[in-house]
Amino acid sequence: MQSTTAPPIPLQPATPTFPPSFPHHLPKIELHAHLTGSIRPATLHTLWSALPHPPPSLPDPLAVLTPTTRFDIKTFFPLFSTYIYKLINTKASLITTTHAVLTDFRADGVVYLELRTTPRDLGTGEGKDGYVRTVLDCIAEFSSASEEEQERNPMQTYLILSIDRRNTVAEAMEVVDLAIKYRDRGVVGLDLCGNPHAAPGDEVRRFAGAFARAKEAGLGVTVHFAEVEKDDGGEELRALLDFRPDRVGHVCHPGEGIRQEVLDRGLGVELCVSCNVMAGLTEGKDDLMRLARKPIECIFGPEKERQRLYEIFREFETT
Ligand SMILES: CNc1ncnc2c1ncn2[C@@H]1O[C@H](COP(=O)(O)O)[C@@H](O)[C@H]1O
Repeated sequence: MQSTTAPPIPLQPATPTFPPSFPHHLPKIELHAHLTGSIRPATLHTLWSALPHPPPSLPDPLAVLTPTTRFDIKTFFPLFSTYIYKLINTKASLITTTHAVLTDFRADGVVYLELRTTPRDLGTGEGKDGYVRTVLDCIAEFSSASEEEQERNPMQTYLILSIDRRNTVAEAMEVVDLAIKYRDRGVVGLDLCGNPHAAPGDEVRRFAGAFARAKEAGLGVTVHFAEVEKDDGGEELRALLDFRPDRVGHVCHPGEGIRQEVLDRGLGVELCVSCNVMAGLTEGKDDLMRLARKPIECIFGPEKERQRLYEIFREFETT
């Protein structure tokens, strides 16, 4: 018997296929990038190669930071203080690496960047002030450099200054002072970063005054948040929320109550998925995505930037 039903309509592919270069061409907003954490091993290798006699404790970055090297929470943080900072310990190396990082972000299609860094004393006689000024000078120079590049991608870059959890209250206050001092040169916020095991329990509360001062001055506040599980009944996370952050970073192990509070407060969540996996904070299976909201509203920079980004995305959606 002949069938009377119509032949099935061929299905359209569920998702269109994009060329592998597609993500590269997307305009991007980068809100959680540590300056020293964004340097390519090849750039570090160039600095290392220029050392007259690299000590055995300072092996070639290309051998230490291979594409397959895996870190965990114990090995990740010492990488900065005992290794990378030893390669970036002069004004010249800070300039080289900052320029390289900015070049990479621009090449990757980042249209809006909030770069963050922990001010260090490089022994130049200018203290941490000199460090911040050098980074800001690099950003200014980069932003006004090549007209052709500017036309292709006029990446707007702002700076967030980080307090390291190991800092004293006085050191934290110095970072806030620098952030306030250099606001008119593009410092837009304050961050709390560093090894989450460095200050146990509610010890982060010692920074309450520093963050209150930053808020009073109108700076944006972001904190590294719930990167690891802590056995303190949520005490540290509550202390961090008392800083009234605008954004929180990582949010790997908040626990249900705090997770809900992050949602209720409408905080911007910097997910940092690849870093979470690289640093062994999660296996990348968490349902973090539902916490990612309103990234543009949570930008610290000026309102006109927000409007520009909305326009870029509207334009992108209609092409
Ligand atoms: C799980 N990921 C992370 N969690 C917390 N802090 C992190 C981090 N990744 C980097 N840093 C912080 O950023 C500094 C390096 O950049 P800057 O010298 O400031 O530019 C590190 O020393 C660490 O304190």
